Amino acid sequence: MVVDVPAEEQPIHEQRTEAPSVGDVSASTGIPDPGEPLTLDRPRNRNLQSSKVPSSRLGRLFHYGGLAASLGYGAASELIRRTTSSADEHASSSLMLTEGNIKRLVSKLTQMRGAALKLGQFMSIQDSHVLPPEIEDIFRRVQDSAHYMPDWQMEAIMQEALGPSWMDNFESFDRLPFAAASIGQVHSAVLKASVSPTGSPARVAVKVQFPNIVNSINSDLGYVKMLLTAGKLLPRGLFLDRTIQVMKEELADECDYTREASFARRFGQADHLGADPRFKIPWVWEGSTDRVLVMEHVDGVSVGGSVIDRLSQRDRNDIAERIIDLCLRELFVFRVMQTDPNWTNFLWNPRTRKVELVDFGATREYSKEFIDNWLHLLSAAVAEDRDACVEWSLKLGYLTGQENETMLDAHVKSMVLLGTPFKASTPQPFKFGQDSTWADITAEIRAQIPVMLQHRLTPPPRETYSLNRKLSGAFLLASRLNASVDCRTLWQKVVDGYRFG
Ligand SMILES: Nc1ncnc2c1ncn2[C@@H]1O[C@H](COP(=O)(O)OP(=O)(O)OP(=O)(O)O)[C@@H](O)[C@H]1O
Repeated sequence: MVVDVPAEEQPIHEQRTEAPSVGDVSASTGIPDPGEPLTLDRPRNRNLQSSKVPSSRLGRLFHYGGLAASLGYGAASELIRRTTSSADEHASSSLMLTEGNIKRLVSKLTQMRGAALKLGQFMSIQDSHVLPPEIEDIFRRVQDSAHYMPDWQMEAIMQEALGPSWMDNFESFDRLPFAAASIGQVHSAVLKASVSPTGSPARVAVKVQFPNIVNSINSDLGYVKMLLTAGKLLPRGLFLDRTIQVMKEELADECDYTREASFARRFGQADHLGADPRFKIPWVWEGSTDRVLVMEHVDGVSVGGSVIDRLSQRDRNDIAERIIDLCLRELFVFRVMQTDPNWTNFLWNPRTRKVELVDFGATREYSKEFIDNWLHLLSAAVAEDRDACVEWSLKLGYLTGQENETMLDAHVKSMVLLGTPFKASTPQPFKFGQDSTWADITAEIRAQIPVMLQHRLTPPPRETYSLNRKLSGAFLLASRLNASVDCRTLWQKVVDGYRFG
């Protein structure tokens, strides 16, 4: 059975000709128009399409069931093709991973959104280059395409969240979203002066959550896991069960926009980033709900986008330094971290020269005890002290004490490599980007991963999933910016100011 594409599915560009280009912020930022709308330049939004999000349990089951059947059909056709073609007889790749099946999987995961799309994001950042290239390709393609709800579905959610006269709060509301993400879509609107926190009409970004996402997390992740394990697509040492469990918890948190609003407010306070002239945190409208989040609209462009390449080296160094510094302060000063390092969550505003931060849904708090231990471990890595690295890894639960020497070597080596930018002996400013020391280090860390996947006896501690994702994401961003950053000074500053216990 091949799954039908819903009748209401429609490429966004057909509608976009009518709609104002809300994504084009070149006028307000003064950045030259690179020839395409800036917002859509963000990687994940290249293929926005409108399609109904299946919200009933039966509807979702039908979609996944149809997908499994069509993948099976694809695998059977591939088997027939291979057995009739001698050249392919000894091909080692899984039968499930034919181009046709990959396309089916991408299209279905994109349409189901929610957990499925999040899994794609999570795995592609979390375990980059751990997964077989075909799987990485699937997740990359899922990330690069996104769907949005048809107008009637968005209207129903707005009515439920803000009441039937929800439009009374807005002077204008662009019914076509300018961004579609894993669990919601974002509209541009203007709040009326009477309800605006500024006392005058205010441009806002309105994030509207897809229907029934919260209830579908468990079953969706179960289906996705079934599809991945049925094809024996993933390495065993990935501890997929733990990964999925952590994702479930993270996703459940992210579906609560009230939680996101409270973290955004916290980051906006003076003792966090409110008084820091390098950053801008959008305010949150008090009428926001757990499913509809209304925030001040910020005008910057994604620091990973093509526009950034036109910035001076000095600006790129400066932006990367802010992001790495923020990462260290979130960990060792605030003990609260926004853990989604997606480029689209860091926006550079050349007019105000601030880094604008959006998406506090993936914010986590860490206990003092965990951060104490983690700082001990990272300090041991920076000092290249093997015994201390093992000791603190045991305390944190990274190791069980039963590991063989091969695993211990690979684990310590990867930690020491991660600490290289902060080492006293590393020449500063530290160069990220292509053909840099960092590129060599990344290659060396990657080389340790298959060893660890083979010999790892226990899944990494829960906290480290989000923490490592953010740290490696920050370094990746610095590489994307081709930046040089004095990481040692940043490190020294937080370590000197840290009080253990
Ligand atoms: N306040 C804002 N001003 C301008 N653009 C915004 C704002 N908030 C969000 N956006 C845009 O909408 C996109 C999606 O928002 P956000 O990342 O908060 O959603 P999400 O559902 O948490 O996405 P994901 O989990 O996939 O990162 C952002 O990457 C950004 O492009």
